[in-house]
Amino acid sequence: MPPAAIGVVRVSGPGAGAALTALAGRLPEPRHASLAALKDADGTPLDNALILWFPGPATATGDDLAELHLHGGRAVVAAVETALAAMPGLRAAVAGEFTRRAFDNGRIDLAEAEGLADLLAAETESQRVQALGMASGHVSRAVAEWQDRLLGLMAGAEAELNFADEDDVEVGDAVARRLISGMGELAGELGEWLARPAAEVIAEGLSVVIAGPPNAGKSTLINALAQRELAIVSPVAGTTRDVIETVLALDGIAMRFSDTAGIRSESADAIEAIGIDRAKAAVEGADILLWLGPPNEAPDHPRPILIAAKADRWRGDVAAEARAAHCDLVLSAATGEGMDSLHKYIVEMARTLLPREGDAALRQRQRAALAEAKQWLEVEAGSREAVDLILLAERLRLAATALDRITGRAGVEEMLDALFGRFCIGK
Ligand SMILES: Nc1nc2c(ncn2[C@@H]2O[C@H](COP(=O)(O)OP(=O)(O)OP(=O)(O)O)[C@@H](O)[C@H]2O)c(=O)[nH]1
Ligand SMILES: [K+]
Ligand SMILES: [Mg+2]
Repeated sequence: MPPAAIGVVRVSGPGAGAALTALAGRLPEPRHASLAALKDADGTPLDNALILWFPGPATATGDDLAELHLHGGRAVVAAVETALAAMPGLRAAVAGEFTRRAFDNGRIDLAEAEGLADLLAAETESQRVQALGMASGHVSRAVAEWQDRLLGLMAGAEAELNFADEDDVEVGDAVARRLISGMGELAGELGEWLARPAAEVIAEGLSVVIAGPPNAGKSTLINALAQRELAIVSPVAGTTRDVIETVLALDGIAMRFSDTAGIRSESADAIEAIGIDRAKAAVEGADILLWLGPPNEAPDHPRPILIAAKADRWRGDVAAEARAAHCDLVLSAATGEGMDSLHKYIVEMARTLLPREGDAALRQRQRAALAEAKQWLEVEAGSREAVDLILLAERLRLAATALDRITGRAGVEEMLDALFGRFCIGK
């Protein structure tokens, strides 16, 4: 968005060549940057710009594509846009239209487009790596390989159905058994992919909830983590009522940290009671729990980090030291003691929730399609279906259709609108 050092205007479609010629007076050599004095239809100079010409179909969108690298001032970009808009057949792109054209022209598939959308939205290193993997076709290649195997299995079933001697039941059984084992093997692989964490975890951030009794030092801790005065800190028990959230990246992993109301059984007033309910709900939904209370009072949670907080206060107190021995770590947000190990603890736990490096993660939509394919591939051995080649062939076809939805080559209009709406203009 102007003003910027340069403003890139892209023109895509059958009129792109004519538009570039009209502005620059010529079509430059394809794929070579050159300098041109751009003029509007009346010959008024617009800008001295770097121009590029990419003839289709081997372009990002699949169409003819012209790029104008303008000086990035608002008025320069506006004048060039006005000159372009005055040309017949040209109009401004809608959000995501370039990527949509690339999809429609078969330059990228749906999984790659989704990766691209995530890549543009990526704010942390792990989001970038994950999105780049999807944009460059990790998921698409896996799907293509599964489709190949399905096709092989289908061919086996079809051949048997077409050519087998009706009376030769024995051969039919052997073919069916081979099919079922091939289907089961594939279902197992799809299951492994489904067992991985979803891509949304990386995109939206893991939730880390700070909870504990009143005055445990929860708000002081979130302020120390965020390095700003996010939540009110006071010696009054029951200061925090709302859930206070902030997004922080730890070692490139996006996390949503929440400070919550101190949990106690008898609360002073109705508003605090609501706060406590919210705190309990936050704890329940947390990926990681930072518990700042007595370790034996920690709520039931799959991933708690038990913290003995305010260490500078109780150092040397025998009973407190004994309690702290049952915690995972000793911390003082006031002095900074233990903050580094807390950081390490959280990141280590977060990594167990994230895809391993190099593993592609799937978005919810893709997981649903994969789960459906898997379901079609699971046939109970010994069932009536297990010996019916026609039913097995139909299951293979349904599994393939479900996989098609991941790359978006089958009946996907709604999905497309939803996806391409996430892009901004000119992408
Ligand atoms: N000495 C010391 N004091 C601390 C530390 N952390 C918090 N405090 C003090 O403890 C009191 C309560 O801190 P808060 O951060 O408000 O505690 P809280 O758990 O958010 O309290 P509620 O929101 O009321 O549940 C304040 O007076 C803080 O200054 C610490 O590490 N060392
Ligand atoms: K307090
Ligand atoms: Mg608080």
